[in-house]
Amino acid sequence: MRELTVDLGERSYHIYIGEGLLNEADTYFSKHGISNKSPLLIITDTNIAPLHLAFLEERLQGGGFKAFSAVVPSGEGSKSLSMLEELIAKALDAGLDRKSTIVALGGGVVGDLAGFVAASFMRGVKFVQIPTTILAHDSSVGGKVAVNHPKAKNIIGAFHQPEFVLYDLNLLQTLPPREVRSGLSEVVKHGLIWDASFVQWCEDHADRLLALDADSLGYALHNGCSVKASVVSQDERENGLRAILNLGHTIGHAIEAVGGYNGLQHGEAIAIGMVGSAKLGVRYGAPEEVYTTTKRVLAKCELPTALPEHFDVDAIMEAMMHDKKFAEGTMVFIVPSAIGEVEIKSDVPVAWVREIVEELKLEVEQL
Ligand SMILES: NC(=O)c1ccc[n+]([C@@H]2O[C@H](COP(=O)([O-])OP(=O)(O)OC[C@H]3O[C@@H](n4cnc5c(N)ncnc54)[C@H](O)[C@@H]3O)[C@@H](O)[C@H]2O)c1
Ligand SMILES: O=C(O)C(=O)C[C@@H](O)[C@H](O)[C@H](O)COP(=O)(O)O
Ligand SMILES: [Zn+2]
Repeated sequence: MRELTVDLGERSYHIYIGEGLLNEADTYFSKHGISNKSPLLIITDTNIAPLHLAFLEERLQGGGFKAFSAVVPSGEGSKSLSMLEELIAKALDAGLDRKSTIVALGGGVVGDLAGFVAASFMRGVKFVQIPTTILAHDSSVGGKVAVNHPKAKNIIGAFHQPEFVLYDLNLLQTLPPREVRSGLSEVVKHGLIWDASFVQWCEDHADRLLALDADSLGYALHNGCSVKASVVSQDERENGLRAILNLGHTIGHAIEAVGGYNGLQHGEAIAIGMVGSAKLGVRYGAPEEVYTTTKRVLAKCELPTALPEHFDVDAIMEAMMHDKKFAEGTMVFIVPSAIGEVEIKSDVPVAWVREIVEELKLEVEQL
């Protein structure tokens, strides 16, 4: 079992990563002071529920917790205000009170949605993250919780840290191959922003990661979570440094919004966005290797590296103007200067960004 701490003073918490941790879910809940007097609500989705929900319910109920559950349709569409309202109704029906806990059993969609329920129900109740995707090594740590608006990703949200993160690697074994690939995108991102040797490791171990080899996964998720925890510990509310976690997201989020949140998966859109950021880096003077390595490693993880033909450049540019980093009339981008190093650049010329989005449509998928 691997353990990490997100160091945030009184909001500090642990991340536990290992095989079979769900077997002891009740012990972790007790250890972390989750109430067994007030009901708790597990939120999950329609794909995960038949695979893993009953086991978690049994463990918690067996340990004396009053566990209720709510199952939302799988997919990004569930990160909506209307779903938030439905879940608040479920929480009220189940009798949750201010000492209750919301539990996210799922990937980033469930985590972001359940986290926002926890942040807003009765102005904030406790929250536990039980990630079930590779991508959720990113979403379960750091406390960003949100739902989408049709015009912009994650635009209605809060910062609400979990009590702890319980990452049972066995749950990942049921992931469909596309979700394995999508999750690797944010793993590679953590290397690209922080640690060149980890990017090399990802390239060398891509085959094993794609095959869900438990040792490789444990190492990758521990490393990714550790980068995330370091950054979040230094800048919880994104006043500066934390923006680097957004590498590839300005373009990526725009791709997701323009696709109506049912086209590319988050990790896929971010992979294309990171190729765009690497191109921008080269324009700012980074070595060509920044672009070639970024593209090659993502391709090794079988991720898309070109923008599909049907995407409209004008629509993507329009969606980008709603990015949270766009403020006071300035376009801010996370730009790589070397592999493992990025800079936060303000006043990025909009014309350059447009040219890069156009180029992304012309990219050849594999190097
Ligand atoms: N809060 C943050 O810091 C943060 C960070 C990164 C991403 N995100 C958000 O995370 C979301 C993407 O997360 P995701 O990629 O995990 O998507 P997801 O939650 O939609 O999960 C992907 C798919 O896999 C299925 N699934 C999940 N776990 C499974 C399992 N163990 N077995 C079988 N199927 C399983 C889901 O039902 C879904 O169909 C986006 O909304 C993104 O904005 C948030
Ligand atoms: O935790 C962060 O900070 C991130 O930027 C992580 C991203 O991978 C994630 O997709 C996040 O939800 C994006 O945040 P946003 O503030 O740009 O919506
Ligand atoms: Zn992301």
